[in-house]
Amino acid sequence: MMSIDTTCTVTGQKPPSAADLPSIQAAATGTPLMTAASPAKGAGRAGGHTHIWLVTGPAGCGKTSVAEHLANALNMPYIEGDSFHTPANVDKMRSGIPLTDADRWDWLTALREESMRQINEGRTGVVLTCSALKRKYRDVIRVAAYYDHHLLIHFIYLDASEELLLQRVTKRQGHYMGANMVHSQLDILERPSPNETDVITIDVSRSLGEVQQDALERVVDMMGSDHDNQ
Ligand SMILES: Nc1ncnc2c1ncn2[C@@H]1O[C@H](COP(=O)(O)OP(=O)(O)OP(=O)(O)O)[C@@H](O)[C@H]1O
Ligand SMILES: O=C(O)[C@H](O)[C@@H](O)[C@H](O)[C@H](O)CO
Repeated sequence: MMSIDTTCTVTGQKPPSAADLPSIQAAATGTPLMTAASPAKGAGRAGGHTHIWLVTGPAGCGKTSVAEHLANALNMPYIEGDSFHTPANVDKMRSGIPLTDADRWDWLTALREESMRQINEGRTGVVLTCSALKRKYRDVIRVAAYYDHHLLIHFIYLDASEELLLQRVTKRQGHYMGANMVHSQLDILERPSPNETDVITIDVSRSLGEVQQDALERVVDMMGSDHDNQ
């Protein structure tokens, strides 16, 4: 198991700047976002903002699969939330005991701090996975914008039925989170409410390729409109 300070950078390359958006957009949709005749308005960072893209949802919804794809396509560092759980938390989950609020507070704060640390090092954005099952957990991450007014936080909620989650977790090999934990995740899940306007909901009942493509298009669209609004 990885330690609390382990951060997974998928590409190890530089994050994208505003100037990179056209090629990401082209890759995602086949439609260029900007042309040579409409150059980037913000220097370096898209729209002058930095971004945390938080991929959320219960165990087995596809957070890792989607986040890795986004991080690769956007050339952003990928922070795997599961790697930041303490050994005690992992032991609990492996034994089939759901985590409590108290087990999660320090973990959520560590994820927020690691995201901010990487952004403070000059990253345009990071892609983070975190179940973020309750509104108050999402609010812990939202506090990052209080510290940094240029930072935008976006949640990508991967929506799946219990049946689908069970299927996917059962099929998966060698993971501490067993199918016996799925119900407890849904028991406490607070699906994002309409007033959480920083959430994109994605139906993950489709193939992984379709889900990844949809997520990437939505992210690129949002970065594009943020850029255009500057
Ligand atoms: N859209 C999809 N279609 C089919 N299989 C999928 C899809 N998305 C993910 N999977 C598969 O489902 C399993 C769970 O996916 P993944 O590990 O990405 O979920 P997760 O949300 O990160 O899980 P956890 O929170 O438990 O770590 C994996 O075996 C993955 O390959
Ligand atoms: O909040 C939680 O209960 C945990 O984050 C879990 O969701 C697991 O870490 C994750 O699903 C790994 O399988």
